[in-house]
Amino acid sequence: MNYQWYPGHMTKAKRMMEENIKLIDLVIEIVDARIPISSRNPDIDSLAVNKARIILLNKSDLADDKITNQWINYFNENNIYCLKLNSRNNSGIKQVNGLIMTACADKIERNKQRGILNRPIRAMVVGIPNVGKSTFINSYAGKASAKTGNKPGVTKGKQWIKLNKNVELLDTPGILWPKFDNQEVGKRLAMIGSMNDEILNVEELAIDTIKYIYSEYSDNVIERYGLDKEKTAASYDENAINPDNSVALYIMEQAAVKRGCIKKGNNIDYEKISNIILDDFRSGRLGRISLETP
Ligand SMILES: Nc1nc2c(ncn2[C@@H]2O[C@H](COP(=O)(O)OP(=O)(O)OP(=O)(O)O)[C@@H](O)[C@H]2O)c(=O)[nH]1
Repeated sequence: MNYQWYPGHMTKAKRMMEENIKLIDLVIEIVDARIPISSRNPDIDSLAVNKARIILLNKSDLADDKITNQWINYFNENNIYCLKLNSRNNSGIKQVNGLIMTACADKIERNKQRGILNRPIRAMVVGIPNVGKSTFINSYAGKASAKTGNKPGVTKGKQWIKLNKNVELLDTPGILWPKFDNQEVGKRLAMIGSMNDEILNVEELAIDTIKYIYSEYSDNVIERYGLDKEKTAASYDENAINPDNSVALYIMEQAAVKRGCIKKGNNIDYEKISNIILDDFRSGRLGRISLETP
């Protein structure tokens, strides 16, 4: 599978990150709550040595809350301060200050011992494209100080946003490049829509997506597409070309009929129903779904 990130972009992003990270005390890492591991890049660990760290599980409105809470425990057990967030409607934003103070307690104490009393904590937001870095900066800073949008790499002058007397935030987020360790990671990034769909096989992706969602959240699928629970369960076909996909294909076909995704000659319009399924998942219309558990 391909991705729209080329070595040139990565080198530039990495260089900027290395420069900016020298200026800060705290790294605020934003990940997607639906895939907290696949939406990280562990390279940040070696870039941010000796820095205080927090992880924000953003887009938690789209993730399974029970699993998000398990992730919070997981990160806490690994000594990483962590919080769930919905940057779009500001939920969780109020708790960020407290988390920053806790994560920086040692630094503040060291400053105090050296007689440095009024130096604010300097922080920087980092994360892979599209996780909500700009949306977070906007809602945290409480004004439109960072540009939001779907295009990575909007250039801005380096500026510090004074959040309160204790914290200053670099207005430009650091962009981490996703790490494609394996097929699964690439697939999950594609499912949540952080890759350009034009370069993907959307039908294959929709089958993988609906297969996963049906296996973990079958009622959501049944309800969304008005399917018959028993018939769907019985549609597994061990004689199919790919038995693994037989239920997913059945769901897709049934949903296509319900949604009028039919082409000339009474054929299923797989591309259309695939896009509907992916869109339903990404927008939360299929319910709150997590793709990774700790
Ligand atoms: N549902 C939901 N959507 C969100 C949340 N935060 C951000 N978004 C949406 O996610 C998309 C990407 O948000 P951005 O803030 O532009 O993401 P970014 O990480 O700055 O992206 P790049 O500039 O590509 O690096 C936008 O459509 C946001 O509205 C959230 O908590 N919940």
